[in-house]
Amino acid sequence: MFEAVKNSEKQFRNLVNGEWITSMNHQFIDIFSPLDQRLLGRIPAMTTTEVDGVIKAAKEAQKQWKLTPVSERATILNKVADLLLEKVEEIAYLMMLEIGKDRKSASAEITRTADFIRFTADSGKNISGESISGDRFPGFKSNKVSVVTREPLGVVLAISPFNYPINLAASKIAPALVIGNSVVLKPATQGSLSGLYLARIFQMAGVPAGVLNTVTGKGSEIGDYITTHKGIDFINFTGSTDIGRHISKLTEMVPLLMELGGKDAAIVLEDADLEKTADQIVAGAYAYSGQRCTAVKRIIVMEPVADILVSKLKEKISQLKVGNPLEHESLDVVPLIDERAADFVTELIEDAKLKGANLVIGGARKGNLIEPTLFDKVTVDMRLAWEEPFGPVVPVIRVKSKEEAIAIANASEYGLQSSVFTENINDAFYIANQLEVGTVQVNNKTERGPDHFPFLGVKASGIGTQGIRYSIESMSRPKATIINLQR
Ligand SMILES: NC(=O)C1=CN([C@@H]2O[C@H](COP(=O)(O)OP(=O)(O)OC[C@H]3O[C@@H](n4cnc5c(N)ncnc54)[C@H](OP(=O)(O)O)[C@@H]3O)[C@@H](O)[C@H]2O)C=CC1
Ligand SMILES: O=C(O)[C@H](O)COP(=O)(O)O
Repeated sequence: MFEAVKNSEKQFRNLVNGEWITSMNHQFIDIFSPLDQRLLGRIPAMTTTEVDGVIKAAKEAQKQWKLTPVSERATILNKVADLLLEKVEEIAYLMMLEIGKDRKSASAEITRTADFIRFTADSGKNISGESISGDRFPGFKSNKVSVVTREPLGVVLAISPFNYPINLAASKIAPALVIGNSVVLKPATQGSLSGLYLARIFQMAGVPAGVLNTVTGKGSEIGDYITTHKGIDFINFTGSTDIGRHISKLTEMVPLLMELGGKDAAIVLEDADLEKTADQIVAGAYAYSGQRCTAVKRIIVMEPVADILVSKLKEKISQLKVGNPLEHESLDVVPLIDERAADFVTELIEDAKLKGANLVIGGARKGNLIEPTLFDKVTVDMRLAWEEPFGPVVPVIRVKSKEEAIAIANASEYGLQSSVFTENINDAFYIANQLEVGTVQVNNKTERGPDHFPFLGVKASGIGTQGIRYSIESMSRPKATIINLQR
């Protein structure tokens, strides 16, 4: 099935107008495994001329695709879900090699994606317009009726990050397609191989030529060209805040849906069930080494219960499974995506040590593998209090009141999610109502799913809302046709 995607020299190809094409100018980028540095493949560094061809194909194909009945589009998506499940082991193995995710988590990502796609197919069939009578507004009568339908936007540019190369690509592609857009997928360079396999699955399921296309190449080289291309009608981006800001400064009059960085806080009150809270925090903070936008990235705890919480956290962190996914099927903490990422986490650890934080556990590094690390008594002058490590290191910040917890939580530039742990629903709502975030989790770790819930970040964490129905609505617009009856 995947033979079309690459040749025997491990040269991968891009899906353009239904064909798998190699690099025109023979420029390739080598993709190495973060686990053992083996060469996994070589992806085309596409030229601007090639990008023009891709967008032209997408524009042309969309004209017919939007006329294809929704039920047919949904049938194709359901087939994508079937094929994903058929190929789960092969794709999970590739993901493990390419982004270092343990196989159990990679398989779970694929299964979740299949569920996401099926739900999207159903939701697409149930998106409906409305008819509005004019007489609701003063001065108008019921002979004026607005028939409102939902129209696709055209060509959607989907830019995905490395950490969920299947799910965060498919969760852009499927909602875009079901409502009648065509898509150009630009996967993260480290993650492209998985992204290209995914595109092959959409093609095998029957997505017509040109309706889904791929562009590979370094974002720093072709990113500006593609995001400012006149043929792009919508950009759906997930990645770091820096790149998101850069894109939003460059683009003009193109709607954006952006899911960016985060510094999700777990706020722990005196009356919280500390055993359960510690379980949730540890699972939320360290899974996939904290390389998740929704990872718990700081713990803000009331002073009187801080000692007990920290000792429970320490005990649970010491039980995490740490290692190389090549050797273990299921792990919590794995090597980070590359050396630069590990260097950045090390800098934050060193800064916290230098400024006097208490190292509770961890701190050691072997190559890109950083032990799960917890610092207590982190203060607001430390980088770890504010910066997103995208790695397995978490600060505990002790506070004296709910107001102080809220102030510190809101002082972050980010606003993705927060958790509040308490047995008192009034306190939970008191705090939740004041937190400047997209979602507040009460007595649960921060997390994206279930995927039909709205998922959004405020402040530097994003623009717009994802979540199955929300994504479909974001990538479509109302179209009003007004009937003016004579009587
Ligand atoms: N809020 C959310 O839902 C999520 C947010 N994230 C955030 O993503 C970050 C980690 O992911 P990571 O992949 O490292 O993020 P990056 O921002 O480095 O990259 C994201 C994507 O943007 C591309 N890109 C880079 N430069 C440009 C450019 N100038 N124009 C257009 N595209 C460009 C990258 O391509 P290339 O790889 O070729 O550079 C990649 O496809 C973290 O900050 C994390 O919080 C991650 C997941 C979910
Ligand atoms: O990329 C991410 O970090 C995801 O959006 C988080 O998803 P999760 O909360 O399901 O891990």
